[in-house]
Amino acid sequence: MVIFPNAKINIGLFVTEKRSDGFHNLETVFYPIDLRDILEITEVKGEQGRCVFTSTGILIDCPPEKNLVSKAYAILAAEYDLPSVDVHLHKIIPYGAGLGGGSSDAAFMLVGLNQLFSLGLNEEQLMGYAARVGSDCPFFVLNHPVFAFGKGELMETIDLSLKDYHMVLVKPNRGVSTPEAYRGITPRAASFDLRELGKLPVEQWTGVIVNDFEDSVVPKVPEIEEIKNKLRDLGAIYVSMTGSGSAVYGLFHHPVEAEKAFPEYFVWQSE
Ligand SMILES: C[C@](O)(CO)[C@H](O)COP(=O)(O)OP(=O)(O)OC[C@H]1O[C@@H](n2ccc(N)nc2=O)[C@H](O)[C@@H]1O
Ligand SMILES: Nc1ncnc2c1ncn2[C@@H]1O[C@H](COP(=O)(O)OP(=O)(O)OP(=O)(O)O)[C@@H](O)[C@H]1O
Repeated sequence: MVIFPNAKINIGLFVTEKRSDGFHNLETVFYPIDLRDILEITEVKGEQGRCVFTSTGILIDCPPEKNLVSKAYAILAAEYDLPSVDVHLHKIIPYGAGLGGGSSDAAFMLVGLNQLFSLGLNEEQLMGYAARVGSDCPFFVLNHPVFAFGKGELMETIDLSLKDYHMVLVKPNRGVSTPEAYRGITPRAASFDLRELGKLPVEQWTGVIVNDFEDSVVPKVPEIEEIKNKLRDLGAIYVSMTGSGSAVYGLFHHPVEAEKAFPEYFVWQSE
């Protein structure tokens, strides 16, 4: 089975409260984008409960058994008699980027195993297992635009489409670790109800739809501000960092020559 886990961007991100469990409550919109990894799951016949993980592409800085894909397998294998699998991930989505790539790999692994081995799990059950992998993970089971709150695991579907816009994503060479980014945050109340995002024209998002991580992350990765300025110079009508960074996206009315503008960085553009 070959599947293609996609990335997400956050549109607006308010970190509203530090919780007693050490996590933070947030309000954000998750929007899926068509930047994808490649994940191949192969059943090893006659064996049970073992997942051998290999990867190519972007080098992942953790051992195979710590990979979120292995974690997803282990969570299901603890409750179901799963045949052993060989899993190969071709990593294309940058990490330390705020793009949720690892969470997506894990969510697709859960969904893939459910299908491959006919486990009969419904969406709600899959999201429950995904929440044990990480806060961003349940979103990728749904994978359509949502308003997310709580740790990011509670979601309401929203009506929002960016198909009329061209998106450019740029990731500086330096990444940002999620726990480190949360350590720099001073929680505050949300200044806009992101459930209503679809009703606000993109042309009016600047200054209203903000990412609370930018204040603390940009001073550590000044390239982010340079990229934002350059995207604006290229004609972007809205620019923002996604998640806890360090990737930045811009929305345009027309395609632009982004690879030429950012030869030193990872660049992806929508079709
Ligand atoms: C920044 C976002 O990408 C926004 O969508 C997410 O909040 C991050 O979600 P994630 O990468 O799935 O994060 P997890 O793997 O669940 O948590 C990593 C670490 O980030 C911090 N963390 C994460 C989510 C959250 N709501 N509050 C937190 O404080 C915690 O220190 C946690 O130990
Ligand atoms: N399949 C995977 N893909 C990417 N990173 C993984 C994977 N599995 C485990 N990891 C670990 O997770 C770390 C990335 O987590 P981090 O939350 O900082 O990145 P992110 O992709 O930007 O996520 P988010 O959008 O949730 O902030 C990597 O440094 C790596 O050690």
